[in-house]
Amino acid sequence: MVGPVAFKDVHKEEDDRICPPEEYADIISTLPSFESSGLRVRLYQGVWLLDHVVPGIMALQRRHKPQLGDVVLASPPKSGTTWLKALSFAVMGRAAYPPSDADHPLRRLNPHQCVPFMDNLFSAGQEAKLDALPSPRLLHTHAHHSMLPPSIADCKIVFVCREPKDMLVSMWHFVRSSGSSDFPFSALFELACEGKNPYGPIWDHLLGYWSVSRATPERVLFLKYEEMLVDPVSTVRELARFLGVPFTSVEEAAGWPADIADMCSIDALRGLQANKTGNTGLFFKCSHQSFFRKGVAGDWVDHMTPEMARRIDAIVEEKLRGSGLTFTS
Ligand SMILES: Nc1ncnc2c1ncn2[C@@H]1O[C@H](COP(=O)(O)OS(=O)(=O)O)[C@@H](OP(=O)(O)O)[C@H]1O
Repeated sequence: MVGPVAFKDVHKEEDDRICPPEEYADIISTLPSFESSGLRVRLYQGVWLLDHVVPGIMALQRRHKPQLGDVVLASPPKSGTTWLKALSFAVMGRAAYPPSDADHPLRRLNPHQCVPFMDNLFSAGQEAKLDALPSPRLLHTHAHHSMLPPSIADCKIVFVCREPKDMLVSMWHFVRSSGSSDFPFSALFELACEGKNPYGPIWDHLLGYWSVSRATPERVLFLKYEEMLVDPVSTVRELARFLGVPFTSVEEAAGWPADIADMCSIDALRGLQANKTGNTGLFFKCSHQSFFRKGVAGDWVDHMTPEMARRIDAIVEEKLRGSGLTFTS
């Protein structure tokens, strides 16, 4: 059994802001960029990133210091990150924090405080906080696999993704709740069709982790949000097996896989004070509610016309063709 994992509140209230380091400003200013409804997006290493994200990824690539046993969670934004953070934290930390523990960190901290978002910490010049975390560390990135430094690419990685239409809808709600209330969904949709949404192209993000998981399944566990929704308890067991800490017969008999799934359900998390107010641990202002909005599959029907759905489905299908990766919606 592994020891307690990183759960410290590595973020303090006064850190709840973005302060990008100046050191890459010269390089960043030369990157192709465009602005859409007030959002500036730049092309870095083939990936379209929001302006403030670029320095964090660059610093991560240059300065990340690996530790033996690091586990990295990876995801496109709005694809189940928060859920995966909670589940992985609960699974890896269960020796120190049994799921029944009334004082469990996940009952008093936001999942983003339990599992730090590396890109943001680097962006804020606060990566030293990563060194202070207890081992084995549980870390998160939104970077494409192609951008990861070898120090991360060699870790065990758990990647979660989501049916692209639902991911876009969730992203749009998030962008709006973060202050861009006049950002039309159609603008994000058009960007996504061109591969220019934040962290796009979506298909490159997916295929990067997909191909490594197919080649080396012991290194990358590839999860789909929709499959997690259907059977969260199996996901908990799969995570435990992949992370090298399968549930013992005693833990199974005690019902721990189901208890962990229940503790990390959207209803359980949404109801907690830590997930309603206070620090999200993410260095930017955003509504807590947007992390625990609906949590369902198929919400795109309320935001896209059938024609829009057919269009983006066709693009994604064409890009994923031959890979073996498919989505049903
Ligand atoms: N526990 C749990 N179970 C199921 N679904 C959940 C859970 N927690 C968060 N969510 C839903 O995930 C969406 C947010 O995505 P992310 O967590 O990836 O956002 S972020 O990238 O960390 O900002 C967002 O989806 P939408 O409701 O469609 O917007 C959340 O509701």
